[in-house]
Amino acid sequence: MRYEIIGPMAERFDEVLTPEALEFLVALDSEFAARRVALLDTRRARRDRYATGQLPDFLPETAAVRDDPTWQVAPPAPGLVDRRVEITGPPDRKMTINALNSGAKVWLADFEDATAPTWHNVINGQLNLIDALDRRIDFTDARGKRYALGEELATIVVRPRGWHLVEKGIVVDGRPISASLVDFGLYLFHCARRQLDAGRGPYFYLPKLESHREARLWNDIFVFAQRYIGLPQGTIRATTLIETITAAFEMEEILYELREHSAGLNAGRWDYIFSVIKNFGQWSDFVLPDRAEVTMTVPFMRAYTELLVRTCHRRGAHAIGGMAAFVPARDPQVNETALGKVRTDKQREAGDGFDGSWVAHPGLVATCREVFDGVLGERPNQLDRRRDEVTVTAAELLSVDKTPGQVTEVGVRANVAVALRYIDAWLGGAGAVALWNLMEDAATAEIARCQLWQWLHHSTPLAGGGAVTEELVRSMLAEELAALVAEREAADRERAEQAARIVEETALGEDLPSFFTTSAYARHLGVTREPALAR
Ligand SMILES: CC(=O)SCCNC(=O)CCNC(=O)[C@H](O)C(C)(C)COP(=O)(O)OP(=O)(O)OC[C@H]1O[C@@H](n2cnc3c(N)ncnc32)[C@H](O)[C@@H]1OP(=O)(O)O
Ligand SMILES: O=CC(=O)O
Ligand SMILES: [Mg+2]
Repeated sequence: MRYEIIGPMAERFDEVLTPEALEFLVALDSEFAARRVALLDTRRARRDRYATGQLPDFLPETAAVRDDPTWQVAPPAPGLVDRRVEITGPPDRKMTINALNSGAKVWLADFEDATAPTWHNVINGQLNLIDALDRRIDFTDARGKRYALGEELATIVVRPRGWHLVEKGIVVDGRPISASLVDFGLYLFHCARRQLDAGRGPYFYLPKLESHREARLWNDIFVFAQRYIGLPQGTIRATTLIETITAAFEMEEILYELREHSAGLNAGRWDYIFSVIKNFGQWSDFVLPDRAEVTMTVPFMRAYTELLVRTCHRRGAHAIGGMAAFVPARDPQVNETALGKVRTDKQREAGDGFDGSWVAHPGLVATCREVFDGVLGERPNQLDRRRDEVTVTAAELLSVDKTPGQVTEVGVRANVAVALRYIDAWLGGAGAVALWNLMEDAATAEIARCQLWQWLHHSTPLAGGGAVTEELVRSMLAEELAALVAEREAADRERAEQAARIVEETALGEDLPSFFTTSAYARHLGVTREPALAR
């Protein structure tokens, strides 16, 4: 097989893109690329079936796995026993240091929702991970502020990009390679031994899975990769995000497929909401109210998290909570409200049996820790807390029509503004931004543009009278674009206009595209050079 590096070779990229690491990526690609493509076809077919009115259910063919009470996942690995606070964020140099020093037990180094997958971000992220493990990442910024690793550091868990994405910077036999394999493979190749030497291991978060067959693919990749690199089987550990409605019906099966490598499940609430709209958005009983009303206590979200904790603890697996989107604000009053909301969210999770939860910002670590300390005390987790009394039916997982709330003009405008400003930031290379004191990332932006599509598709009535119409959304988009452009230097205006066109294409069209990121990446996050290395 022939590979080419299409992305430009910036300073020190050769330390990541070594011939041996690239051989490993080619080996992964040759073994698994076809299975990935087949699973993506299965995703499309499943969505087509839902478009005809079929709904998901627990799978009859895997009932034996669910009914067998005897199997358990592997015991927690070193560095993953106590996960009461996990901070997430992109692996840029400064944030890597800040996250590792934050006091959180785990840092989710994110190539998915929080990273705009520019070639620079992808390869620099890998370099930063290597440098962090070698303790040579310290630097001083342009203002003279010094960043240095402290003594006690969070355990690193890497989240590769999802199966839907490719990496244009590396092509194999003329095709762009799977982005998941690039992020997983480069990190494993360079950092597995470094992690083991430090007394931890190569750990991953698996995003956006839609079925247990996708988990099986990951498990087979782990087995292959451990053999290739010479690591004992079971060294890799992976926490799977349950962040699609279809995966919610296969939680047991996902744990089972990965059981030797599993480190539990996480409730990825934002992509979960996105997935519900994407799969069932054309049905009127699945129309959701304003995004702010879709809280974790509405019936369909509650059913999902209850089932997740029950499933995990029955199998000895960690259940990790999700992301409250509030980030600290400079205004003390706004900040107090945000911290209060995060506290309430974490209290619900800790009370329900979750073993830990996510925060988006170092300023939230203490709040999350205090809440979980209050419930866990000296115990590292609450795996012993079985939730066998919980029963969740398929109808409850799908009870979207029981979500209270309305669609308001304020909610429509918020989605227009968030989709526009997030996509604009993403095109500029930032995968997570704070907008109006909320953390916005790829998952929340997907909700924003899908809700617009859904409301338009159903001409949804507005709380104050009238309905969501194309004219209304277009006029809001024009106003929000004008406001954004007015803040801009001339050079950046074109980017804002590009973002507006992406909103139009992905929210205002006849069909609802599966992800805005796939086509936007293909067209706009350019790899700008001709092949740089070839063999
Ligand atoms: C749906 C999901 O998947 S959730 C998971 C994916 N999303 C994420 O991971 C988002 C993570 N969070 C972030 O990226 C950031 O918090 C943002 C973009 C939302 C806000 O960042 P900023 O605008 O820099 O916030 P702010 O100015 O308050 O930051 C203060 C300091 O904290 C640091 N910081 C903020 N968030 C983080 C983080 N998640 N990790 C590490 N450091 C962070 C900033 O770098 C800054 O450092 P400095 O004082 O040394 O300059
Ligand atoms: O990845 C997390 C989510 O909420 O989406
Ligand atoms: Mg997500």
